[in-house]
Amino acid sequence: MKIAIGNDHAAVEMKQQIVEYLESKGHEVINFGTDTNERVEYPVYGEKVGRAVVSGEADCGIAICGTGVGISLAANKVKGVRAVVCSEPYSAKLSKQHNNTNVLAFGARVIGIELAKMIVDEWLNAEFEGGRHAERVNMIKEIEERQ
Ligand SMILES: O=C(CO)[C@H](O)[C@H](O)[C@H](O)COP(=O)(O)O
Repeated sequence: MKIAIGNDHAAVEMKQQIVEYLESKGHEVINFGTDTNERVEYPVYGEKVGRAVVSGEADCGIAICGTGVGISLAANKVKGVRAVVCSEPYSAKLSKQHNNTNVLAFGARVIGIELAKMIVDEWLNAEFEGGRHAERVNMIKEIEERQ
């Protein structure tokens, strides 16, 4: 898969480890930064990841900040993004199966790298189940259309 990834200063090291992990599994990664410890603003990177996914440049996105909250909120402001912030694998898997999430976020100051890898695996390996869940996801899209 082609995966867009972005992060703020709180998540540089974790991002690098996740990029290596994804590439070791054969994925292509588009890295939107940041790649230094200089303080930056997480909305910039959440938006970059979101736009890459919605435009089709990437199949899906991963966004990491201190908590995963701010960067997921920013990504979710891009029309067509369904970003989830996860601290455990169960919600990550179900967010794909039921909610068809297209951006996964987590917090580098919340979870460790091994748990982050587990969350990434569960999310990437899960498939949207459609059916009644598609109707609900369509209702979310309709809310977006009414803005
Ligand atoms: O967690 C975050 C946003 O939800 C960010 O990563 C920031 O780390 C957080 O806002 C704290 O900011 P700081 O400039 O690192 O103190």
